Amino acid sequence: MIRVSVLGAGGRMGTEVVRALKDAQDMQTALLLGPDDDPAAINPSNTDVAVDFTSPDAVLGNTLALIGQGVHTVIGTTGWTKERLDQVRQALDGHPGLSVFIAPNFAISAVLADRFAAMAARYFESAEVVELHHPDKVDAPSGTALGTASAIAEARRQAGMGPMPDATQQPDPSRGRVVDGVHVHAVRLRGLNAHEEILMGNPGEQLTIRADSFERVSFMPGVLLAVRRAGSIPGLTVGLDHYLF
Ligand SMILES: NC(=O)C1=CN([C@@H]2O[C@H](COP(=O)(O)OP(=O)(O)OC[C@H]3O[C@@H](n4cnc5c(N)ncnc54)[C@H](O)[C@@H]3O)[C@@H](O)[C@H]2O)C=CC1
Ligand SMILES: O=C(O)C1=N[C@H](C(=O)O)C[C@H](O)C1
Repeated sequence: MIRVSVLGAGGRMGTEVVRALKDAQDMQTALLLGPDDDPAAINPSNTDVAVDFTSPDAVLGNTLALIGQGVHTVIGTTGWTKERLDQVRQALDGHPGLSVFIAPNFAISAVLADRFAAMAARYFESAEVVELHHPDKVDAPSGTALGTASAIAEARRQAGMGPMPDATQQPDPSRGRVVDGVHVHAVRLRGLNAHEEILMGNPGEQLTIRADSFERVSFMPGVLLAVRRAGSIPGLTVGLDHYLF
């Protein structure tokens, strides 16, 4: 049995993870932590893998604490930057064999949409990303959209493509956040869960790639896969694609 502790266990995703763990034959829940609990309560004597679905403010501190405790960690929480990821890598240097796995999105639809976008990017002059979420989400744009934009930008760079056409004369918030040259727009709307649309255009044609997570259960197969694979790739790994393709 894999003993799994959950940080953010009382939240929207945490609640769903706890439910999924109960249904998984090869896993058992260990500690369930909320915002007032000390992540250092989690250690190898009670936990094989810790899962974090907390908040962008809390996740780095939790991760460093869990590395210090020598516990493999699976993270769905957003709010990662290059600098924060570097801090995690540095902390892991002192813990050979330990793994930290971060996925901006655990849903297969979103992971595939990302991959398709990267494949298609070199064939289109223009690309923009629109992410649409429930209005209780605290961060914008979504971690998924930031990753998608970077993947598109990287594919365009590799193909030797220049900037996208855009005659807008003054920078304006209505054009969204520019991530690595790719415009990212965020919609917050009651009734939505987690959705992303990638728009690509050429003269006379358009490709739209869309992923919809209607319910949080869509993330659970990915979370359980990452828990089962914890420790299989030592160090820091970002993206469920590492386990899928
Ligand atoms: N990677 C993925 O597939 C997905 C990622 N997310 C991300 O997961 C994160 C959580 O999302 P939700 O569950 O919707 O948020 P939420 O606000 O419903 O839940 C977060 C929970 O964490 C708790 N918390 C805050 N700080 C804590 C700390 N230091 N220690 C322990 N618990 C703490 C809060 O009290 C709350 O119960 C967000 O960053 C969101 O973007 C959400 C859905 C899917
Ligand atoms: O907060 C959410 O709900 C989600 N957050 C993640 C993100 O920011 O990309 C993943 C998914 O979009 C749901």
